[in-house]
Amino acid sequence: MTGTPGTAATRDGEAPERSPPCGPSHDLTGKVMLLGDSGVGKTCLLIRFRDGAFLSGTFIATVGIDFRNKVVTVDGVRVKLQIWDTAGQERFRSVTHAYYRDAQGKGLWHGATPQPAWLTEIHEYAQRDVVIMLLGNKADVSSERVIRSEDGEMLAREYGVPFMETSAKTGMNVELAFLAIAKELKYRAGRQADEPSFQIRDYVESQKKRPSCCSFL
Ligand SMILES: Nc1nc2c(ncn2[C@@H]2O[C@H](COP(=O)(O)OP(=O)(O)OP(=O)(O)O)[C@@H](O)[C@H]2O)c(=O)[nH]1
Repeated sequence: MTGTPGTAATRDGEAPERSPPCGPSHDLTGKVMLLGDSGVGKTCLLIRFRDGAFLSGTFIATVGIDFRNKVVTVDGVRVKLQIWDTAGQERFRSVTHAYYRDAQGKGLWHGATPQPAWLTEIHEYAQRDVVIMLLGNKADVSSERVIRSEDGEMLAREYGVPFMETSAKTGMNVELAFLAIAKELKYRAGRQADEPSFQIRDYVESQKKRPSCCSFL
């Protein structure tokens, strides 16, 4: 998937940023960034979530940064996720850093050994209260699933962030990853008096599926 560095306002096929006559299409907006090494599957995860499809075949690295919107409904609230897909290649790092500050949610998509370097970068460039989630992608391929569950769990515990294994190919946990961030953003945006507190790590733990559950897909 190719991208256009720095363009955020218009894209083919994206709804314009204006309310339809019957009212706004969403109640709140959150910006989410996908970070991780080149080739771990960030673009594929976004396409799986947004369009329900898997991009197989030739790998085309993202150039700079690209974005897609999707509105999800969590607990009756429509949350528009503006999801930024960043290039994993080192040479685009200065372009992507410029976008860190604006994002409320960050997904770290790993298909490689867990790299605390990405977490360090987030702490350096992002908002202090950013929501972070650590993901081990390509859970459908045991040989390519380089991030071992235990390593991912350990790193996630160390940084106090949720961890789960995903597969853009089978769709395993993809919806859950984005919905969990949407839920957290909705919770932060305005908690009702009678609403129980929301803990994203507990939520992810209670909902996530293990790779073994997809062995027949
Ligand atoms: N088997 C399998 N292959 C995947 C999965 N996700 C991505 N791939 C493959 O991995 C390759 C890289 O995927 P991309 O989504 O383009 O990777 P990326 O992280 O966006 O890479 P950059 O744009 O360079 O940062 C592609 O050939 C995909 O088909 C997955 O969950 N399972």
